[in-house]
Amino acid sequence: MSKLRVAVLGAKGRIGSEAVRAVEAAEDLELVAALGSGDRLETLVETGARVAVELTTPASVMGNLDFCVRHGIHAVVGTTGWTEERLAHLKGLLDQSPETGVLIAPNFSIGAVLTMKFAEAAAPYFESVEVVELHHPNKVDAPSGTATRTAQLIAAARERAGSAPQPDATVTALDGARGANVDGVPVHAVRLRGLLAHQEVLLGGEGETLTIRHDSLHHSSFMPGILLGVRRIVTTPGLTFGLEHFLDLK
Ligand SMILES: NC(=O)C1=CN([C@@H]2O[C@H](COP(=O)(O)OP(=O)(O)OC[C@H]3O[C@@H](n4cnc5c(N)ncnc54)[C@H](O)[C@@H]3O)[C@@H](O)[C@H]2O)C=CC1
Ligand SMILES: O=C(O)C1=N[C@H](C(=O)O)C[C@H](O)C1
Repeated sequence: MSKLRVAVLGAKGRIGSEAVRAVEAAEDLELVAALGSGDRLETLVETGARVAVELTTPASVMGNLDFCVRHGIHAVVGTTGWTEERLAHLKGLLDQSPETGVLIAPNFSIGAVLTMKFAEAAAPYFESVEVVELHHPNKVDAPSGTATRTAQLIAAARERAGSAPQPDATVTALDGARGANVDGVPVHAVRLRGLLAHQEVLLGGEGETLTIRHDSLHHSSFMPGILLGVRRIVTTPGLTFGLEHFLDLK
């Protein structure tokens, strides 16, 4: 059987270089292009790439996806920076190319996906919930895409359950001291040398707390999710947001 032809965008980056190795090591995949900043996107067409793994920067991702979708190249996207406006623009592009699929995964690691699921399930049962994400200091954005998504899922679960607003009597705080407000959920970002990608969801009720913590200790934690996305996106047209849609989670 012929191998699935895959390109990596952001191939010299922290996660992109790991993805290059993972695609090269997969027997059913063939790495046909490994592009860095300034490289020609036409290479994707010339090399017959069917899937592009997009691991660049929030500033580059939209242009790259625009090219991929217009050329019918499926994409598996880990890059952060997603807003409602960007998603709407991407959906508009996909409407013009109905056989093309794009997976955007805020996090490719199974533990992070489960953290989001568990936090969503637990959130209505506690009065208070806050998210703390902790990353290496070279990360360009804050809060992380994972933390933003986690907070959105928590907020939606609480709204569905009719939860009351969170208790918070703090009236005097230095700007930023209570974190960013994502749909009513405080999100705090730590940048610390020695860390990679970590997240805690802190939940509090009367007389008890629950902490859900996930640690990515190496970029290899993201590779099974990326490879799963690559294999599945070729038969999943349209926009898929979140790796959980490709996992059999109950
Ligand atoms: N969804 C997930 O599971 C994960 C997502 N990420 C996200 O992936 C992105 C990249 O993260 P890192 O690898 O840590 O950053 P990085 O800065 O190490 O790598 C980004 C690379 O993309 C290159 N680049 C920039 N514009 C480009 C373009 N137009 N075409 C090709 N290459 C281009 C840069 O030169 C750089 O080598 C970030 O948004 C990060 O948050 C990172 C880890 C896991
Ligand atoms: O920049 C990173 O490193 C990571 N980015 C993603 C995010 O912003 O959620 C995923 C993971 O946290 C690693």
